[in-house]
Amino acid sequence: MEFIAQSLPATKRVALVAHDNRKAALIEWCSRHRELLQRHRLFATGTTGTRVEEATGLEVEKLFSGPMGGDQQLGAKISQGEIDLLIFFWDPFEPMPHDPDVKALLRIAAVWNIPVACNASSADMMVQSALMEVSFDREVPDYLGYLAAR
Ligand SMILES: O=C(CO)COP(=O)(O)O
Repeated sequence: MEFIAQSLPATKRVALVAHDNRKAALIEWCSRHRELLQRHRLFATGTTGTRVEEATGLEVEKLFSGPMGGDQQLGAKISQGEIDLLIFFWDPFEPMPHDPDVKALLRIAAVWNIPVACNASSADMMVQSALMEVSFDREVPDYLGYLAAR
């Protein structure tokens, strides 16, 4: 696989996702970073988005609920370059009926080299990074080159 440079914009499109046992932690995290988050564009799986909106007043674009396809919708958006950052508080203590979707979402985030945080301390470090509010280049697979070589 060849790679090319592609920039992430200064105003980030942030995906927020939390499994049920982790929703309180994500809401607490969003409340702590509310001022920063309102300068960016927020997306979420259905229930997570509703809870974050109710608790913080932040505006969130809500996709389907995770088990009904929301993780896959986010994965498609990442592939299409429509999500810049993934904050996914997945539950390390419970198996999920949609575990394959969860794994697929984490895989596609790795493929497209977007920043991912799976817990509050990683998410704290991510949003406090000097790169959070500037445009910066990262390497992504050269999709057109990949197609041409097939
Ligand atoms: O299941 C999820 C992620 O895998 C999250 O879905 P909800 O936000 O709808 O609870």
